[in-house]
Amino acid sequence: MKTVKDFLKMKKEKEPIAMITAYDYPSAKRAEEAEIDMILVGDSLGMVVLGYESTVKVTLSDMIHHSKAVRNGAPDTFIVTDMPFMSYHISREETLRNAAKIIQEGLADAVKLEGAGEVVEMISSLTRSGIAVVAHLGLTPQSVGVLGGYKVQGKDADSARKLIEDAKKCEEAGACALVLECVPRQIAEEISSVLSIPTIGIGAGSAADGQVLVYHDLIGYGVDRLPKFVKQYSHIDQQIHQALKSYKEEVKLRAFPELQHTFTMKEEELEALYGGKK
Ligand SMILES: Nc1nc(=O)c2c([nH]1)NC[C@@H]1CN(c3ccc(C(=O)N[C@@H](CCC(=O)O)C(=O)O)cc3)CN21
Ligand SMILES: CC(C)C(=O)C(=O)O
Ligand SMILES: [Mg+2]
Repeated sequence: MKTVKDFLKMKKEKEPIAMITAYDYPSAKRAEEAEIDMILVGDSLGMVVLGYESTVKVTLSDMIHHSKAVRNGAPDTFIVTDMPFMSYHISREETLRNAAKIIQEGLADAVKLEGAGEVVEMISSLTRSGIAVVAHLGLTPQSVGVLGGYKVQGKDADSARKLIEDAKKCEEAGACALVLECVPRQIAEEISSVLSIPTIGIGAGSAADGQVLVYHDLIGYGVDRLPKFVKQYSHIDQQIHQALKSYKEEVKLRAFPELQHTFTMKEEELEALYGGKK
């Protein structure tokens, strides 16, 4: 399994890191099979697989539940699991306890936390306790309430300067990587060049040290609205729709099941059963 050391080496050697989200056993299997470098069990699962309108309803037990399934599908891939809304803010103790559960029960290799400010101290506590931490700056969806929507962050000089300073603080606190979501590509490029740890971009341009996308977005599975930064590599929904329509039609026509899908009892057993009465 690739680990934090390998990701640092990849950055040094300018080999981009390919990361995708996965939320269950089959998606994790496909990701590992494709030799994806790193899997994110993102709290986006709240929106993508649970149907919530934001990530704030996602709980710690949701994250652990999905993380376990992903580990079963990807035993040899580095797994990062999101700490959910408000699970790393109340106190240092609670943050450590919650992260420990994600590692011990969810079987993740690292946790991811959104934001800087107070969160920087949590990154530091976790790292000093031996838990690998990925930081996440720019558009931080758990703060949608204060950001007022899913908008690009760091577009003006002041907010970009703050973003660059926050990125340095996350590295100093011990983060092993940094996700940059929805930031101008020039700022992602600057942050990637001033940090030693790898940056993983989503809507942050090609200069980041790696890229991450949501699994369902990239295969076109069950999502109706796509952010601008998504490239769809397939449209699986069309195939699913066709398959379900065909199944339904064939049931209505009694065209399914065919003999090959059924089990048949021997004639003599039927004879014994009914004794010629049928
Ligand atoms: N399916 C899915 N994909 C994601 O990438 C994703 C989620 N869900 N849920 C959690 C967060 C929320 N994310 C989002 C959601 C919407 C936009 C969006 O619509 N952005 C506008 C940009 C608006 C602007 O210009 O400021 C866009 O048009 O892309 C961006 C990120 C990223 N994450
Ligand atoms: C969009 C990525 C970075 C994420 O945090 C998630 O999938 O939850
Ligand atoms: Mg997330």
